[in-house]
Amino acid sequence: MNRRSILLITSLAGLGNAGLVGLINEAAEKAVLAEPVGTQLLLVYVTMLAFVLLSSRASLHEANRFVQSRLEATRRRIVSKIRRVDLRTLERLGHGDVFVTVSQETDHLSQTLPLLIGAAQNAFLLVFLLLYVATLSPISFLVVTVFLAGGLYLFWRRQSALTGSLADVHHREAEMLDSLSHFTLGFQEIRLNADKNDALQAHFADVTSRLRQVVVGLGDRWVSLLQFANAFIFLLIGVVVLVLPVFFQGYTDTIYKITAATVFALGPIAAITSVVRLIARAEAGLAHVYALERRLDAGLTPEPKGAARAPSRYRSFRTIEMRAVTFSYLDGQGSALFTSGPWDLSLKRGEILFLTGGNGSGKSTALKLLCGLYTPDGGEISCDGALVSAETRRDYREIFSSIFTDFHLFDRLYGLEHVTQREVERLIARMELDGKVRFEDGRFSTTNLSTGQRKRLAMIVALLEDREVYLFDEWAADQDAHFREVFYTELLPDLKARGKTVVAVTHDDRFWSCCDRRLELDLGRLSDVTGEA
Ligand SMILES: Nc1ncnc2c1ncn2[C@@H]1O[C@H](COP(=O)(O)OP(=O)(O)OP(=O)(O)O)[C@@H](O)[C@H]1O
Repeated sequence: MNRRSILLITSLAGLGNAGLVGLINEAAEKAVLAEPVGTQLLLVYVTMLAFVLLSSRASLHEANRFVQSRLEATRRRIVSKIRRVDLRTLERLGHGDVFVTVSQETDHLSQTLPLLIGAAQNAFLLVFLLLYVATLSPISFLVVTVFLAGGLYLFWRRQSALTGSLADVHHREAEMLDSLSHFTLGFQEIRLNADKNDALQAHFADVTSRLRQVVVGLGDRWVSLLQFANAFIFLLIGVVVLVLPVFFQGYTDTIYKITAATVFALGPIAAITSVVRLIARAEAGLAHVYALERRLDAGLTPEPKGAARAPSRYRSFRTIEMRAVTFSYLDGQGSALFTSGPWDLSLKRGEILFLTGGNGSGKSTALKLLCGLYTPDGGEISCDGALVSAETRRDYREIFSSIFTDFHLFDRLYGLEHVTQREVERLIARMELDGKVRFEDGRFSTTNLSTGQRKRLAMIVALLEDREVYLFDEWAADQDAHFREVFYTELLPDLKARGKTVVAVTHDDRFWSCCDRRLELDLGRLSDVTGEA
């Protein structure tokens, strides 16, 4: 059901509700005049009641379905944008922002938005009650409408002032979660150091106390706002019942009907004012979602749509050339924190190339530029003479397999559903992980291994991917002496023999002879140091 149909059912539920009030008034009038109510009125009343129940139920059900499917679409849309976004954009966003928005904010919206439909039903009821009052007495309609509009305006203005406090609460909650994460992530450090433990606890107490203060402050302001709404409603009834009769002749005939309609409006008004707070929260949540999407959109890279994915056009490449490549990490103000390049690099199929250099010299950055995860700010990358453009970059990335220092082990072999049990078992044995890990139902039995063992598991996945170029960022750094030897003297030569190209970042000067060329990075500048010690 679409938005318009839901709005229609919601308004019909409100209309039916107002109709019930009219029927009650009619019955009351008959009672006052000592006339029999009659079965017809009773039947209409029961039918109307059934209509109200059914339409209100349908409107809430459909609104819930509508909201949940829109939120599901939003979650999927955000994730599909994350898949296509530029790595730098994602690094700048940070994981926290993405997680909070995709899980927490959408979850909150999924709980609040359906409640707002209840408020919409009440708003319609209010409008129809006003129209009903208009049929009884135009003057009281005018007074009640002006009064209500003025009250709602004042209420809205005061509640908008609370939005700032709401943002403050968000900020303090994030601060509290940050502080809390130190207790779990830094557990080992604080259990070994009582002073650190106590100081962290004191800091946490500080943070929670600030959070309590802003939440209490917000609560107090909210209470006065609700009191204002209550006082206002009774003021309105006072005007209808006590003031209007003094000024208008003939008004007394219908005063009890108008009073009844106004009293019936109490419930909807209270229901609407109580969800206003949720509206403010939902607005803030939606603003977060939209802000995240805007930032993701700014970093989206063009991707071919629709057609089934063909093997990369670069699979049988002979040479990759990087010419005058430059790249800078920028801070929030746009100033360069680190600049890589300009440098040139020519990489031939079947070559083993080592990248060396001091900490922070730009080795990992160079790998990310080489495989197209970062887009160069200047210069160009070409493959067998053909320029790698924005349109072909995704295809270009498909010839690389990487194990970066901050590699991630997925819970199953995504994209490798075709591999056989035997193939994986052979590699588990090759990586000397048999007895540690089993391959069952398309996944490894565990990833809770030592750092070096986890890297071997990542190597199994990389080898199964069977790509053309392998990028290893200090892969051997966490291996024992034996397996370090296996890496340099068996694994790398094997890859070379299979026509694969390897670019490995390494500090192992003992094995520098195991490459065809060694390039050294110094403050982002590249030089060929093959054969040098
Ligand atoms: N995501 C990032 N945002 C901003 N600056 C970064 C980022 N990643 C790296 N840098 C900066 O770029 C420089 C080069 O980093 P890079 O990780 O490429 O060096 P590296 O040679 O691989 O170092 P190491 O040997 O310590 O791993 C460093 O000065 C670092 O501060």
